[in-house]
Amino acid sequence: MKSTAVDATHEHSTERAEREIYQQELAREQAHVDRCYNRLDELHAEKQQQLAQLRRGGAQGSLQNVSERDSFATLYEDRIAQLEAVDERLVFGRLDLEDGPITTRYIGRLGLSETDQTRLLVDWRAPEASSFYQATAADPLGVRRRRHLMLAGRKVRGIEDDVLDPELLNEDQTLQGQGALLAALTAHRTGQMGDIVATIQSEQDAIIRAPINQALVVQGGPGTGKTAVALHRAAYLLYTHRDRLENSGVLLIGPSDAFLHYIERVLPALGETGVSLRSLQTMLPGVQVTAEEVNPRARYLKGQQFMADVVHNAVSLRQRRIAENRTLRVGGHDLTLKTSTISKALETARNSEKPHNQAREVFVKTVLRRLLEQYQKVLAKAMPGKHQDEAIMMDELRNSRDVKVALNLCWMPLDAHQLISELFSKPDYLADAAFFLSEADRSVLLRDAEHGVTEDDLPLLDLAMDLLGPLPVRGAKGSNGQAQRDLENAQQAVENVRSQMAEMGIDGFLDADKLAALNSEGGPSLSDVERLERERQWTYGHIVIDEAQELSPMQWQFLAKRCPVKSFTIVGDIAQASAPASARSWAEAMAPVVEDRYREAALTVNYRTPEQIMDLAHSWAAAQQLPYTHTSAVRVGEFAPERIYTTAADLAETVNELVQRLLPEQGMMAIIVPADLKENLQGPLSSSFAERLGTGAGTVERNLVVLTATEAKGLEFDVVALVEPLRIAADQGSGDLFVAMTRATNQLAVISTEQLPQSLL
Ligand SMILES: Nc1ncnc2c1ncn2[C@@H]1O[C@H](COP(=O)(O)OP(=O)(O)OP(=O)(O)O)[C@@H](O)[C@H]1O
Repeated sequence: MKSTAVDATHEHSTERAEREIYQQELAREQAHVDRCYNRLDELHAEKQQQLAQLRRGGAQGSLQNVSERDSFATLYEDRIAQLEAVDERLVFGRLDLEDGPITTRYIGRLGLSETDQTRLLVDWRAPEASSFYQATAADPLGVRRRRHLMLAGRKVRGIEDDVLDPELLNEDQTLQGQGALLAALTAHRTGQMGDIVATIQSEQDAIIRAPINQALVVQGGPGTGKTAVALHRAAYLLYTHRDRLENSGVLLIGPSDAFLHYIERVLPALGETGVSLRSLQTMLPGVQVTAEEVNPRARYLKGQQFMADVVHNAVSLRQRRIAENRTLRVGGHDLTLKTSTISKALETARNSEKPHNQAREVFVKTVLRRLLEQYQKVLAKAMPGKHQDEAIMMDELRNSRDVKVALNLCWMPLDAHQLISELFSKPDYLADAAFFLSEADRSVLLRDAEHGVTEDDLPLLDLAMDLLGPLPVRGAKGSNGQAQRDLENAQQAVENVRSQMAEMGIDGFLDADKLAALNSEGGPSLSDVERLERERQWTYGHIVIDEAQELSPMQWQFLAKRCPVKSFTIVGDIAQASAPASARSWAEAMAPVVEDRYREAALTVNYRTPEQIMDLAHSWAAAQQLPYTHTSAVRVGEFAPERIYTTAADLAETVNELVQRLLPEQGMMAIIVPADLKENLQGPLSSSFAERLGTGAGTVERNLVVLTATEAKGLEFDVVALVEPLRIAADQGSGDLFVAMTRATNQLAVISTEQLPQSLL
């Protein structure tokens, strides 16, 4: 008895001592964190003051005009927003290093120094921070202790240590906790992705910091952090290669606008605003996707590389020979337009290698020159000795109706929309351009002339725009000169802004969107057509592509053109590919982009889905013989997956009851359904959970959503209810059901009116 009492007392005093040490450490860390926030506040105030001064029209360097001042104001505002965005969890790590001049280093969202240059905080992307993510007990890289600081607001709420030097284990100040990673993984989901900067794992870090000069393919199964890694890599590249990327920018391509909305807060929270987030749908300036390609075979065909030949043929077919000589009436005389003249002019124009609309000028000039020679001879014969004015004769030729008609019949100026619309609405034209396709395939491609533009049309339209070139503008001579001068002025304005940025203490970043805005608003105005064309021709310094397994060869070509230096980060899971024209291997996908010059890296650990749910998903995938990527779950969850049987008549009621029971107070729940059940289930749910129900992936701010499996791709939820899984698999494919199962971070329930197969039990 006595000894137990002594033990208990001892335990109490040890606990008390530990608590005290913990409190002391918290206070020490708080002091450093306070210094960092004070410095952040100072910088914020400084920028606001500079902005106010600028707005008052203060003398700032040699700002030339109002529009340049506005451009600077925007950059200051961006910098202020950037400083505000990093406020949350500004500091998250500390490294204690082996003896050296600096033994402690704090890691945070951005680098901060006191005015006397004392370093307060190291940017997580700086080389000095890399050991925070890479050091292990086996290879400590000079790190004795890695400390995670957990902040709530500006207060340090938790500390946790990874000790890499065994000597430190005996020191009192070493603190073990729940695990920063586990805490991050089990946190409630908000409907928008958060950053993982405090807990990046070493296989992820190696990808994030990989060299820029390559096409890097990151293959990983569900929940392995592909999206997170892609975003952090974009931020890392901008930080490390700012000089190189500043002139061109970084583009991130996501599968849909809903997905972009889901990830849009991550980069600002990492202090980066210089990345354009786009879906392919919005990549062609001035072109809106207004229709969907419903036929999977049409989607497949439009994605194949041979469609490039079809578009080339469609253009060539609009450069026509004539079958026989034609008589043309000019100035009251008959001239003969010979078949050979047209054939030779076609050849000369094509050899100019200019786009169709520009090569047309070569064609027209060549034909007119020939006709002029003939006209001179005819006039000399008809009116011997009379002076012939070449300029007047040329005008007569140009203005002759017969000549105009003949030239246009052979080589008409063309617009890309018109070309693509005619290609798919005129059976004979399509038959000629796509002669190598079967009649059945061609009939799948045919549609009304009024049909809207689909996403699968975009690469074809883009290619048509390249092959055709801009349409000539009326009175082009004068306006072209002006446009060129405008362009030069606009470029000069951008250069002025750029060169003064450093001088004025703005480390902002000009990306494609901002440059376009500067050109159209700040700089002298370009015409709309020219501006859109410049935007279309924009090339990026680096492109990050998420869910890349879905892209077709034509889409790859479209993107490859936008990064001539071939610097790509490509993330996806080739086994999840479900689009009709997507590739079956990375080698196949990469062929039109870089042939075999790409590097493949793998992510293997699932950070999202608990083990019990992954086991079920794997069991389904194996039974369906899906080519899935096996991942090991990093944690075991609290709940086993549930199965609930019901009848068609009771389905809505059963779903309602489940939501009643599982809808988390905080966090997100998704009901994933076959497309045709969506409306049926939404009705009853909205009467019971009106305030909390969102529809479609665009409304993931609400904490209950009803989605199809396709809409749920790339997203994640605390609780997922899969309604009629066998119908989802039948309608959308077994692969999509597998992906839908892996969306849950905590709980999964399956509701079915049919007996479930063994693989789902
Ligand atoms: N190192 C990490 N620390 C904390 N959370 C992480 C880490 N890595 C990944 N996660 C979390 O795991 C979840 C899955 O990550 P992400 O969405 O990037 O995976 P994914 O591979 O793109 O998934 P999928 O292909 O299934 O959509 C996210 O909530 C992400 O924040």
